[in-house]
Amino acid sequence: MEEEDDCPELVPIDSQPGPPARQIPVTIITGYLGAGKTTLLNYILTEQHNKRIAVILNEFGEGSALEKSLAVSQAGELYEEWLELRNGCLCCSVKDNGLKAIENLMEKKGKFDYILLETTGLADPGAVASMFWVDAELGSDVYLDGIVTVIDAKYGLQQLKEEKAEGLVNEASRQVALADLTIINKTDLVEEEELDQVRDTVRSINGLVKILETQRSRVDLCDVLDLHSFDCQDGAKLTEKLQLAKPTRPHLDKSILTATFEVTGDLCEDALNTFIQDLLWEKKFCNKAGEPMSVIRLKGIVSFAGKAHQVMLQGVHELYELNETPQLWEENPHTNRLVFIGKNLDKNILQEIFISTVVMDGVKK
Ligand SMILES: Nc1nc2c(ncn2[C@@H]2O[C@H](COP(=O)(O)OP(=O)(O)OP(=O)(O)O)[C@@H](O)[C@H]2O)c(=O)[nH]1
Ligand SMILES: [Zn+2]
Repeated sequence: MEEEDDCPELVPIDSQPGPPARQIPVTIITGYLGAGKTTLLNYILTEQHNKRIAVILNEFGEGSALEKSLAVSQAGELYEEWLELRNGCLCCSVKDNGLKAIENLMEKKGKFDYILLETTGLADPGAVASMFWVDAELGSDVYLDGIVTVIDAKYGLQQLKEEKAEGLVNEASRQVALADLTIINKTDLVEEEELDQVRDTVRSINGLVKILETQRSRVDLCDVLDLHSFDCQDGAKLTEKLQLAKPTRPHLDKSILTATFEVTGDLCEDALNTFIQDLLWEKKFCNKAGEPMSVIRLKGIVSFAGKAHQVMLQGVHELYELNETPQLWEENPHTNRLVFIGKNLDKNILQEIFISTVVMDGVKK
């Protein structure tokens, strides 16, 4: 049906009682300039046939236009929504308008099954991700499923090692730190040895992330979609994953790395909140060189005194969440497992603070 879209349509609220509306997964596709993000999106769109996938291409950031369009293609057709960018910043725009645009589009065009969002090569996916995360909690139609980072096999290494001014993390490393899945693309352009180096560097940053290697971003769709990286329904799966997480050693001085530890015992919930806030927000903890630890991604399974269920800890950017999982504790004593990805992390110092301030019967009380 062709009609004028100028006038906002009033859509009646469905007042029928019934099960809550199904939330639609959003996968954020990030990666440095030219790594193969759009190639991946196009591949997914042509490959799959039984999902209605909406693709949001963000060509934000370039130019100073106050209005940018949000192109959504679905089943080969392209739809556009106009976004007003108040300050030209993707994060703020997504927060203010992006989700609304998606919801408007769904009202007009019907529900999608899946949303893929490509960020620009220089975007900080953490900011974008946390918007979707927060909104999902506020009863939005969508939820964050995972963050996929595409890496250029040929130039990725150089991008990951690019030095930034003091205190800044380079964008490529941040994108890897945040990823639930990384795709090392353009393997046709490198020798095995070069590929090994890229893989090792990715692993040195993020000890949790799954790594795929591709040409033309050709992936198995089930490896990319429905990762459920932020759900608390899957506590058992996360525990398994955390157990496999490897602490990493930075390839470069000052680069991002993964720190992980296990501590047995029950935790004090208030103390854990204080610990996380001191770490994420106040940046109170420093490494041996006196540099403040800075966490980009955080995951854990923890035990609170008096709670039979395992509690999942998730953190992205400056947000974090503690959610009870359906999983009951079986072993005794309970093992808290924590994984931190970030800069200037010192595992021993973190663990010591954790034990002495968060564990109920901390050995160092
Ligand atoms: N040789 C080779 N080229 C590839 C491969 N995958 C993608 N390309 C090419 O790399 C270029 C960049 O790919 P895009 O998919 O546009 O990359 P992008 O990450 O979306 O780029 P931006 O949106 O500009 O940041 C295109 O010319 C692709 O055809 C690959 O596996 N091998
Ligand atoms: Zn692109």
